Amino acid sequence: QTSYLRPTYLEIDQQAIYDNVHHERERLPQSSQLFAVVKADAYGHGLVPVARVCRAAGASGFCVATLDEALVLREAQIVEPILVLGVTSVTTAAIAASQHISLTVADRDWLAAAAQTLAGKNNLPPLALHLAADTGMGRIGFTEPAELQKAAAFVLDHPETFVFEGVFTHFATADQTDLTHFQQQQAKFKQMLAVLPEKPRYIHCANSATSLWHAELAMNMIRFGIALYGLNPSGTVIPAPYPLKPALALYSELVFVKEIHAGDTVGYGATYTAPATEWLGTIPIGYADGWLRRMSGMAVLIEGQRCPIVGRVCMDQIMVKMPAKFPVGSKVTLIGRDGADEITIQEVATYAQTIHYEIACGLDNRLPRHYLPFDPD
Ligand SMILES: Cc1ncc(COP(=O)(O)O)c(CNc2conc2O)c1O
Repeated sequence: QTSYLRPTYLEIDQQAIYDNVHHERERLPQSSQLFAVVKADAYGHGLVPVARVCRAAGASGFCVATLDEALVLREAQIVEPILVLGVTSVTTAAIAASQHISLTVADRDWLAAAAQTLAGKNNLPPLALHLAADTGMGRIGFTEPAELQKAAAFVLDHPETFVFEGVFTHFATADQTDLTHFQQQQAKFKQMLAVLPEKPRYIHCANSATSLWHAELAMNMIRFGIALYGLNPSGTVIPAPYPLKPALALYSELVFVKEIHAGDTVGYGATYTAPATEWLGTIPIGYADGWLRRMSGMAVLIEGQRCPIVGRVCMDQIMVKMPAKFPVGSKVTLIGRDGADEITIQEVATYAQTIHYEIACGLDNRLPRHYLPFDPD
């Protein structure tokens, strides 16, 4: 929603998203498609608007985590292929089939149950399936070539019920400099592909890190997530091979300003005691918005100056120490640039001892999202 009732809001730079996708699209061989990974409300950036920009920039399909997310895209008239990356309940297989949503198969039992559920429903289009190969992520999927082979044979034996649309694996360490585990997974995937009775349309293994630093593994499709939001998959470990444009900023404004004196305390638990006379500002954002309690002590920017959060982060408000009496209504930058300084989501993640994926996905829907326009060149 883009309500303007609240002075605290996310600003999504759609041009940045467009440019990130368009650049990777141009970099990919024509034989490889780019599916935008838009799960978790497009990593907090807004599912439907982001899907539309990615499509305009050359994405030919989408990856989501749940059938619900896929259905939201279909309801928004997104007709392109959608793959649900996680395991979906067999009881919803008919809904997926009816909406031409592709599902992931992680084991044989699911397949047998799905075939049973769909049997006799002749009015349904066949359900498109991607077989998951667990080559070392240790999350979901077939671990042995023979298992994968049998699953593929079963799918191919039921052409009225299933389409063998894809096979994929997911790397656990593509964003690291040590390639040992990555190469083991790559070899295992190759071994598993070799036993397939036939090759499906989509063979895919690349997340953003793989696309950026192992471009030779683009195969038929890449699952492009974090980099489309302009964020480096490795955080700060490996430089990106080309500029990524961060798309997300987070702003608010001062709603209350006061002078406090030596000995005055601030916030729950009275954990901050002013050592001297100071200017204090209160900002309407809190942990219910995803601005975590761990962020106490981290700075926000006001008039280009770093103002540290003092006292505990509340549910809906934070208090910051200011170098001067900035007036009520002053713009506050929590993620983004203000004057000569910038607070990146990476800096926030590092301070909060997590990764930028989690910060972005944790930005609550209570925060209105304002979308800057984009110009499809
Ligand atoms: C199977 C799969 N493919 C592609 C991606 C996209 O990865 P990227 O955003 O690094 O490009 C993810 C992201 N999954 C997760 C990212 O962080 N935690 C996850 O479970 C994924 O789970």
